Amino acid sequence: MKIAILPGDGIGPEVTREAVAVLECLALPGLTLFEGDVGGIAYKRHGHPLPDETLDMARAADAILFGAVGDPTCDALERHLRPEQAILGLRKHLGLFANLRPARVFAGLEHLSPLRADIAASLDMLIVRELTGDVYFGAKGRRVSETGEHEGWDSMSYCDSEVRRIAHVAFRAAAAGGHLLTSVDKANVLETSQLWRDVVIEVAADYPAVELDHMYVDNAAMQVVSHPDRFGVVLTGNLFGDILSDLASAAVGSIGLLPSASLGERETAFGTFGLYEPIHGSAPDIAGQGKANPMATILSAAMMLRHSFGRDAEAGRIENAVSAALADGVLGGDLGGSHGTAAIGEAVRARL
Ligand SMILES: NC(=O)c1ccc[n+]([C@@H]2O[C@H](COP(=O)([O-])OP(=O)(O)OC[C@H]3O[C@@H](n4cnc5c(N)ncnc54)[C@H](O)[C@@H]3O)[C@@H](O)[C@H]2O)c1
Ligand SMILES: CC(C)[C@H](C(=O)O)[C@@H](O)C(=O)O
Ligand SMILES: [Mg+2]
Repeated sequence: MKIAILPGDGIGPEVTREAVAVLECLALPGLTLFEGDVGGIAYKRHGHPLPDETLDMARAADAILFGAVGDPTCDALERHLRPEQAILGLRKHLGLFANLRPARVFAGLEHLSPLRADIAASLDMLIVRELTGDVYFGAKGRRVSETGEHEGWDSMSYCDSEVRRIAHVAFRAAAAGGHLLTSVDKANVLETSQLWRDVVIEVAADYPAVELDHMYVDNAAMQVVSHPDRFGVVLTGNLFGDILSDLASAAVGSIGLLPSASLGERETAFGTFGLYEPIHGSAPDIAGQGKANPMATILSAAMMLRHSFGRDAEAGRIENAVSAALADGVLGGDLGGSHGTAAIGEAVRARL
C-alpha cells in the first residue's frame, strides 16, 4: 500500500506531519510512504510547482495525502508557475473529477458551530463537487477591448459527459445514504448551469429512490446556514463547490475540521485511487507557528483508509478519536482553544 505524501507550503507540512503520525500509530502492515515536493517549495527547489518526479510518484502510488499549496511570495509569478497549479495539475492529470467534502457537526459538538445549537445539530451533508471542469479549466486570458479597456476573461463550460459522471457519483451516494440529493446551480442565468440541470434530471431516471431537488447557488449559500437540515448530498460544479464547502466548514466550526477525497475511475489492488487533503489552504497568516489545526488532514487520512484501502474500521477509529478529542476540549485557536498542532495530533493519537 503505497502512499505519496505531498506536504506543500505554509501549514501543509505541519498538518501533514500529524496525519502521517496517526497513520503510523495504526501500524498497518505493508504501508510504504514516499514524500515529494509540490507548490511554492517545489518551484523554489525544482523550478516548477508540480515537478515530473512528483507527478510520477503520485501516479505510482495507491493514494496521495496532500497538505496545502500557496505562497504569497509566488503570487507575481506567471500563472502556470504558481503553487496552486500543483493541486490543479494533480487533479487534472490524475483524472480526479469527484471531490467528496463531508461536513457534519458531530453529536455533542454543536457548541463548536457559530450557528444556534438546534440548527447546527442537523448539519450533516456531503458536498459532491465536480473537480476537473468548469471555469477553473476553461480558456482564460487578458485582452484590450475596442475601447482600449484592459479585460481579464475566463470561460465557463461543462459538457454532458462531465456532468453525467459526477451526477452518478452523487446519486449513488444519495441512494446509499439519506436519499435526498440537491443539485446546486445558477440555471436562471448561466447556460452552463442549464445544461448541468438538464443532464442531472436525465440521470435521475436511473435512481427512482432518490429525491432530487434543484437550488440556485445564492439560495443554497443562505440555506446552508439557516436550514442545514434541508441538505443530504449536495451535487455541484467546481466553483460553487469550492465556495459552498468553505461556508459549510465555518458552519461546522472551523475550516480546520473539513477533510476531502478526490477520486477518479482508477481502481488499485486495494480500492479506489484517490488524493486526500484538508479543504483549507496553506494559511500563510499562521504558518510556522505551530497553531494550525491538523484535524482536517487527520480526517482526510481516515477517508483515504476508507476509500483507497478498504479499511473502514480503522477510518472509523480515527474519526472517533478526533471527535473524542474535541469533546474533551482539545481545541485549536481556530475553535477558540489554545492547543497547538502537535498537541492536537498527540491528543488524537492518545485516544486512538
Ligand atoms: N488545496 C489547497 O492547497 C488550497 C486550498 C485553499 C487555498 N489554498 C491557497 O492557500 C493560500 C492561502 O489562502 P486563504 O488564506 O484564502 O485560505 P486558507 O484556507 O489558507 O486560510 C483561510 C483562513 O483560515 C485559517 N485556517 C486555514 N486552515 C487552518 C487550520 N488548519 N487551522 C487553523 N486555521 C486555519 C487561516 O489561518 C486563514 O485565516 C493561497 O495561496 C491559496 O491559493 C490552497
Ligand atoms: C487552491 C485552489 C486551487 C483550490 C480550489 O479552488 O479548488 C482550493 O481552494 C480548494 O478548495 O481545494
Ligand atoms: Mg477552496
